[in-house]
Amino acid sequence: MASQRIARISAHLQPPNSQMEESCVLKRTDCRAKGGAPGFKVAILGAAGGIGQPLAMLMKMNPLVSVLHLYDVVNAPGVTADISHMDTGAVVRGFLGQPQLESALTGMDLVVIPAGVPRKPGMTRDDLFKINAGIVRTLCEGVAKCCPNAIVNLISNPVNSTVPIAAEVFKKAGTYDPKRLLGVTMLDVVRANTFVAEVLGLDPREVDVPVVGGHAGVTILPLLSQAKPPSSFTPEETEYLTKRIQDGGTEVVQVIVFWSTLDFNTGCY
Ligand SMILES: NC(=O)C1=CN([C@@H]2O[C@H](COP(=O)(O)OP(=O)(O)OC[C@H]3O[C@@H](n4cnc5c(N)ncnc54)[C@H](O)[C@@H]3O)[C@@H](O)[C@H]2O)C=CC1
Ligand SMILES: O=C([O-])CC(=O)C(=O)O
Repeated sequence: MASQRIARISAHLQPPNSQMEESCVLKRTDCRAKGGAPGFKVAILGAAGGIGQPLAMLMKMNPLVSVLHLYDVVNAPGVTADISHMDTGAVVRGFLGQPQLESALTGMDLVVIPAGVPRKPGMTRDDLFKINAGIVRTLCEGVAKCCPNAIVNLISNPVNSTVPIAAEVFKKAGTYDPKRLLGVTMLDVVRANTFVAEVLGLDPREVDVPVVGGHAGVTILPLLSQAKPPSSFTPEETEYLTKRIQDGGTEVVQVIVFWSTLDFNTGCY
């Protein structure tokens, strides 16, 4: 018992990467908090980025999550150490680089993927396809192999293309289930609620605007006629709202050069 306690204390005195799975001196099985509690096991791939970090924080705050795996090709140790200090239940483990991808994914119930490059001013989401398609394909091959029943949430852009890429990977592996593969477009709903609330002079929390379709330009279809509370809009308001909702991402990208991270909102939703 005493030696286990000393081992636990000495584990806290290790260098900052002590939360990393490979380098942890204390075996997970010796820890009291070993993730045995019921709850969802969640992996974030691209956890050190502008979306990944706030998302990791929110997952660590979520009482439904018992295990949180943070994977990235850079900076995973620092983010993992930081998030793991939060005094909430989920056990946090970090994974750095391709050789640790399979460990990051094994046993996961939910895999959220914000890995890849974001766009810069002047770029469309499609301009990211060449780089992000390959990243998403490799990560989804890992999912098919290590946690084929996991729900997969794709954030990496262009979502309209990365979701079909993931579907093809899963079909090839024989693990495809359309109910378990989702592109994250919640930001379009958030923007629709905010902008409609502004026009109507309401609190955004009272507004609910369904948005269907994809996650780029004209493929984003806000259903203003179905908004709650039921509301009517002039043709000018409809045109303004539709365009602002469809161009919301571009609005952020054009000014984000002054800030180091992109769309904190996506991490939050
Ligand atoms: N669906 C949506 O609503 C939104 C989607 N996005 C998209 O999310 C993606 C990420 O955006 P940010 O976090 O702002 O970018 P970022 O550059 O801040 O972070 C991306 C992270 O992915 C990591 N990464 C790169 N290659 C990887 C690989 N092979 N495996 C694992 N991790 C890898 C990077 O090291 C970095 O930490 C972009 O494609 C962006 O367009 C961004 C905002 C909203
Ligand atoms: O527009 C971008 O590049 C990021 C994104 O998907 C959004 O903010 O909706």
